[in-house]
Amino acid sequence: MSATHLHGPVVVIGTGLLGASIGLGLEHRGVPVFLEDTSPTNQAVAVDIGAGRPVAELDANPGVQPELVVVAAPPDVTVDVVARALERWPRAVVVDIASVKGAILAGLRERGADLTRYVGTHPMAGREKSGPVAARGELFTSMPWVVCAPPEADHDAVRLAKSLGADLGGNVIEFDAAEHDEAVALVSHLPQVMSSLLASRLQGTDLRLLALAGNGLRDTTRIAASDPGLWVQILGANAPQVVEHLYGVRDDVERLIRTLEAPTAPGARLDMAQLVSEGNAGVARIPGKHGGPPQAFAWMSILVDDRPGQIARLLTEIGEIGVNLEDLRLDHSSGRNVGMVEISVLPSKHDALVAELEERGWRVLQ
Ligand SMILES: NC(=O)C1=CN([C@@H]2O[C@H](COP(=O)(O)OP(=O)(O)OC[C@H]3O[C@@H](n4cnc5c(N)ncnc54)[C@H](O)[C@@H]3O)[C@@H](O)[C@H]2O)C=CC1
Ligand SMILES: O=C(O)C(=O)Cc1ccc(O)cc1
Repeated sequence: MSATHLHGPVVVIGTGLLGASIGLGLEHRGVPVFLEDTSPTNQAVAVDIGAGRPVAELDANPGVQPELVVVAAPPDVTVDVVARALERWPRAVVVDIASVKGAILAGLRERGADLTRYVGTHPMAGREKSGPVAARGELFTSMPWVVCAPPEADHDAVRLAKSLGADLGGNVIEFDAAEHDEAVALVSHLPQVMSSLLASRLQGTDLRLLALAGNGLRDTTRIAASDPGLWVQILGANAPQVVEHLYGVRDDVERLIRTLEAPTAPGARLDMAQLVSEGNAGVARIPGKHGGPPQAFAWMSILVDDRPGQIARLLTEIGEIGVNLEDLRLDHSSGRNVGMVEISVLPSKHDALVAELEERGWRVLQ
C-alpha cells in the first residue's frame, strides 16, 4: 500500500450519508473539503455538521484546483456527474463511490470521458439510513475500501484513490469492475434482498406476535430499513449477477418446502440438519474484523442486577483484567430485575476471564 496522504483540496459532490461521512473524516484529518449537492438543504446540513465548506468558496479562487473530486451521488447520475467533474477540473483526479462499478465504467467509456484521471471505488461501509444527518466520520474505519482502476488510469490517479480509502481508515483492496460486481452481488446485494424479503413477511402481522421478537429477527432485518430509491438503482445495475444467486436461493427454498411439507418422511430430518449445517459452513467463512481470517470468538453471558452503573462497573473490571472485548450485546427485558450482558472475546482469553469475573463476584453463564 502507498503510504502517501491526501493534502486537498478535496471536492465532494453529493453530500448525503456517504459524501458527508467522507467530508467529516477528511476534515477531521485536516484535509480541506468543499461540498456540492443539488439539494441546497443537504449541502447546508453537511456544511453545518463540519463536513466541509460550500464549493462556491473554491470556485471564488480560480487559481486553485482540487487535488481530488469524490462523486458520492446516487448510482443513476454518477456517470454524468463524474464526466462533468473531469471536464470542470481538468487537472483533478475524480473517483466515485457508487455501489456498482461495471455499469459506471461502461457509461464513462461510452461518453468518451478521460479515464486516465478516473478511478472507481466502493467503501463497503454504510448504514440503513440516508442523508447527511446520519453521517459519521468514522464510518469507514477497518472496513473494506475497494479500488477498481480502469486499465487507462494513471499511476498517480490510482495512488490518490487508494490514499482516500486509507486516510479514512479503510482496508484498501484492488479489484477490477467485473470482479467487484460479482463479489458485491453475493456479499451486499443478496443480503439486502434476503433481509427485505424476510422483513416484508412482518407486514400486517399482529403486533402481539411481534412483541416476541428477539435478536435473531433484529440481526437479520436491520438493512431492510434501507432506502428503496437507492436500492432500485443498485439492483437494476447489477441484476444479472444478483439473479444468479436468487436461482440458487430458489432451489434451496423449494428443497426446504418439500422437506417441511413431510417433516417425518425418511431423510427429512437429515435435510433439515443439512440446511443448518450448510449455513454454519458459510458463516464460518466470513472474515473477522479488520479483514483478517475468519475468527470464531468465544461468548459468555454475565448476569447484572438492574441497578444504575452495573454495566459500567462490569466493563471497567473487564478492562482492569486486561481483556479486549470483541463484541457486546445487552439483553435487558422489561419486567425483570436482572439484565444479561453477552460478550465475546478471543477464545484464548475466555477461561481466564470467566475465572476472574467469578472471583470478583459476577454470575457468569457460558
Ligand atoms: N448507503 C450506503 O450504505 C452506501 C452507499 N454507497 C453509494 O454512495 C452513493 C451515495 O449514497 P448515500 O450517501 O447513501 O445516498 P444519500 O441519498 O444519503 O445521498 C445522496 C446525495 O446525492 C445528492 N444528489 C443527487 N443527485 C445529485 C447530482 N446530480 N449532483 C449532486 N448531488 C446529487 C442528493 O441530494 C443526496 O444529498 C451511492 O452511489 C451509493 O451507491 C456506497 C456504500 C454504502
Ligand atoms: O448497512 C450496512 O451494513 C451496509 O452494508 C450498507 C451498505 C450499503 C450499500 C453498499 O454499497 C455498501 C454497504
